Amino acid sequence: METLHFNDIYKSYPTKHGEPFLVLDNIDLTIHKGEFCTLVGPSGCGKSTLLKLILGQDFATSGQLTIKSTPVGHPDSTRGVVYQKYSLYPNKTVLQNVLMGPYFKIPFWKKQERQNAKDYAIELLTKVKLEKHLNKYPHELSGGMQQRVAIIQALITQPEILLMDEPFGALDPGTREFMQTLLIELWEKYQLTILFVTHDLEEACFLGTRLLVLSQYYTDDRGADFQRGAKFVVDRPLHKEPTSTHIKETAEFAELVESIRHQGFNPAHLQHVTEFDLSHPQSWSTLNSQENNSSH
Ligand SMILES: Nc1ncnc2c1ncn2[C@@H]1O[C@H](COP(=O)(O)OP(=O)(O)OP(=O)(O)O)[C@@H](O)[C@H]1O
Repeated sequence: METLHFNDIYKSYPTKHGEPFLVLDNIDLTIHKGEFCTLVGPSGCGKSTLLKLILGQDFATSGQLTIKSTPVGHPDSTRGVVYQKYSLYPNKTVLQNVLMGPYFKIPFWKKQERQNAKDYAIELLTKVKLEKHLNKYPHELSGGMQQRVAIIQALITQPEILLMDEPFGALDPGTREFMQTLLIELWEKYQLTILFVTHDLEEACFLGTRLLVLSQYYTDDRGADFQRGAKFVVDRPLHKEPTSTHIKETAEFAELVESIRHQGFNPAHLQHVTEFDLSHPQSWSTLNSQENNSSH
């Protein structure tokens, strides 16, 4: 089932010098329910801009962006988000932080509904091993524990898509690996749809079922002096069975990470858009070639 759909999305920002600055250049993307998409790309390519459009914090210059066929509007519970830091309210306990979203929607006199939300919050917090810390404040928790609360805070409203912007970027390597396996467990158990931004190619290749590289470093048929924004230059399936972190130590995994390192990350080496790995069955190139074949 289609969850998120970008159709011919362009995003540019105004500049003081008149010419708008093009960031996202004709983005087409469909994400289906249950996909775990990891998104990487060179600094400044527009990853945060893309997330802001999905969240409804900013709007596309042109094109259509829909969630379950409904145009994206202002931020609401259809999208959950986890940032690297500062997702939690410092003066609220773990449980209070998680219940802020549900309690905002359930009036205080609907006691049974509030109780159900509380039970569900405790169930989720138990799943991430925080049942003994429900009444602690964020400053009493480690970085990994805080991020577990932030994930549950985003999950409790059962969003259509969970957006994660470098959520493990500030964690030490051991905690990071623990959080990676925990996230895969949550994704499987709750059949989540995730779009996960990271700067870490190893993390991207390990976590996802689908890898996306957004990049401004490519050429196409528009000529040398054409102003280009970023496109998805890589869109490929990832097979991450088994989910054990030992897979990261295999030669195949190292090869995969190494091959991605060359795709769209080097401004001195510009490939044509058609030379990249766009082998995912839902990538725009695959869909275009299917359309062309069926029209012959
Ligand atoms: N509000 C804005 N006004 C003007 N330009 C902006 C605005 N927001 C972002 N930009 C520019 O758009 C481009 C993309 O920025 P964005 O933050 O989306 O990139 P990013 O891929 O998330 O970068 P990083 O990996 O470094 O976090 C950058 O050149 C940035 O300077």
